[in-house]
Amino acid sequence: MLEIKNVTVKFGGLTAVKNMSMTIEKGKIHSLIGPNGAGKTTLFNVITGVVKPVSGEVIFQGKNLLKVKPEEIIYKGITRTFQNLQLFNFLNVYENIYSGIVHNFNGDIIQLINGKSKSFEKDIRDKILGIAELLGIKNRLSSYPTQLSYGILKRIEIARAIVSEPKIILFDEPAAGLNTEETNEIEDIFKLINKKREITILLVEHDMSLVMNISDKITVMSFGEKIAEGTPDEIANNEEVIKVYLGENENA
Ligand SMILES: Nc1ncnc2c1ncn2[C@@H]1O[C@H](COP(=O)(O)OP(=O)(O)OP(=O)(O)O)[C@@H](O)[C@H]1O
Repeated sequence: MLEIKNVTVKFGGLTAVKNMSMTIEKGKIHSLIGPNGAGKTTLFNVITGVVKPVSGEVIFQGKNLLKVKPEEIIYKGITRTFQNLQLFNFLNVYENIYSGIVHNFNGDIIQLINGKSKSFEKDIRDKILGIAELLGIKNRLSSYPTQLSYGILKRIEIARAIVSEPKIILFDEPAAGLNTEETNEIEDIFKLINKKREITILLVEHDMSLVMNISDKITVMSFGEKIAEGTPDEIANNEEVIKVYLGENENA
């Protein structure tokens, strides 16, 4: 579904990603892990067109994504979340989720503002209510972000990401800042959206128990390069991976 082929990214003299290749299969949950500075976020930025590689290709459903402008990536069925929450504090939860969907509107924007596109509005409302129900935030739709806990805000961000019905979502450290209970909830939500909405997931995450519980496949990066790839069991027993993570702990 999404193929990264021999991608190299340089920032001045620093090679942040080196000859990196990986394939994300349709319908799977694929995690990308590695120590700080390994190049994971840079690879996300390449997929979403924000960072241009010096060489390599990114192919999504047979098309070269590197030719697509970053603001048009969403039309291809790819959305992402960021390490820091990017919700609008002046919009309520319903409106925040809504903000993820307007991109898909093909009609006349003036018609939309005038409320003439009633069936479109109803479809959107039904969609938002369905997603809010799925993610357990239906009773929060009229609240504002500043009134809600961090765990709930994370769910709203996921709701906004899935409302445009993407084919794949890139999650950048979704469990960062969450407690164990909230992380477990996120785990359940990922399983739900992966199975019920058939959304493929690419996950960058430092929480190893989440990664091990949820992933069909794991790719490990270190210093910009892929050092291992396989199932959670294979990765947990891979000597090079263990070495990299032990080294990281020793340096911490
Ligand atoms: N815009 C940039 N300009 C210069 N260097 C950058 C830029 N973005 C990232 N880097 C460098 O590229 C390397 C890879 O960074 P990246 O953020 O992709 O790592 P990461 O694996 O996502 O790390 P983390 O887990 O800490 O988020 C690091 O050495 C980082 O300092």
